[in-house]
Amino acid sequence: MAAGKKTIIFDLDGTLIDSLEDIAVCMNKVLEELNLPIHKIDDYKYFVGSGVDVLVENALKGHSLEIKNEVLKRFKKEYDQKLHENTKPYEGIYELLDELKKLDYNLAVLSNKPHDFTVQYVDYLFKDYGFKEVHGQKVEVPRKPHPIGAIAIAEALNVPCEEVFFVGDTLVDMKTAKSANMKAIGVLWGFRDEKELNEHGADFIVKHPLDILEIVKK
Ligand SMILES: O=C(O)COP(=O)(O)O
Repeated sequence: MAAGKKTIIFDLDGTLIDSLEDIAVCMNKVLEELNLPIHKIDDYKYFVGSGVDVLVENALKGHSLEIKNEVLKRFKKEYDQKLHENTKPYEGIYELLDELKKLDYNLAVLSNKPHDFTVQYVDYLFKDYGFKEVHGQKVEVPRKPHPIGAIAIAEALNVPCEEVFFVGDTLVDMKTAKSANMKAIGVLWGFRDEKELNEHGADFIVKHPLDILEIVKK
């Protein structure tokens, strides 16, 4: 495939938006309602990243399928109401997106957050940036780190995978980027550390959103 327009796929939670507190508060509320042990907000940094089912598994550590399903149902309802309470883009994200918009790059989101919530967040916080492809977790599509979602975005935008930058904050994102044959940019303002990102294939590590510009403009 011929070289296409510069393209950047972003992860959502921990990369574009700081959603940890809303996720933790909602899950802890559900756990409390059911008389189950709650967790510290920081613990959720390790519970999030592989989708809502895994979040529930991590928050419960055991328990019957019936309880898991009940927690999942209540969490989704609670989170739907609190979606925008404390969640906001990380410092520097709007400045980065302003620059990328001026450069007319293709922008996309690929998240393991349920698809509806992902679309709602992008519409609410980033509607002016013209994200061309926005995908959350859909039941019929294998979630990250499976590369299918990332590859489908490259195909939809008519860009060779090896030219696409994939930006994320966890091993799940680095693995996704590498198995889709994309360039992996690991960010340090999200939920995990540099060691994890390096160990799972980060080609670049950035400390501030604007550092991404230097990498993608080359
Ligand atoms: O909600 C999750 O588990 C992960 O979401 P993310 O892929 O946007 O980090």
